[in-house]
Amino acid sequence: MIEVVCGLIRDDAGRVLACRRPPGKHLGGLWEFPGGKVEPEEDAAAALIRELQEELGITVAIESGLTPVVWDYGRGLIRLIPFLCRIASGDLHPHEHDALEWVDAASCHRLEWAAADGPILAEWIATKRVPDDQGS
Ligand SMILES: Nc1nc2c([nH]c(=O)n2[C@H]2C[C@H](O)[C@@H](COP(=O)(O)OP(=O)(O)OP(=O)(O)O)O2)c(=O)[nH]1
Repeated sequence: MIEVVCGLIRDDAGRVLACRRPPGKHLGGLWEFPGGKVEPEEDAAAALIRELQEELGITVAIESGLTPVVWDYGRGLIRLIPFLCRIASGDLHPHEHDALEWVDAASCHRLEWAAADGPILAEWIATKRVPDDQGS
């Protein structure tokens, strides 16, 4: 099982950052949450902080985890481990993606995502639907 972390980077408008994998790469042209493979002996949260620094030039603050997704693209099982996070410092400079887009719960469906991201998007959208003014 290959462990992969990914970050749902949130902004103040309730959007998350979608990143497009470049052509020629496995799943090229599809959208994903930035991240990558966890190194041996590495903690998942530390892996996410390292990957987002490498891929986007930002430091993130991790807020919480969502439910991991186990998937098989025919190259062996991966476990995709998602985290909600925010940019703590740095400006976005994509080093490994050919497009970036901030999407909300409605507009994210216009993009074609890597298949394993489907359940993560669904969970993120379901979480956002929980009213934060319950009882008031
Ligand atoms: N980072 C990231 N990877 C994802 C997502 N969804 C998804 O299916 N993946 C898959 C794509 C790859 O098969 C695997 C790891 O991605 P990666 O970005 O670290 O690795 P890579 O492209 O260098 O992979 P590879 O070509 O060396 O196999 O996880 C996602 O939202 N973010």
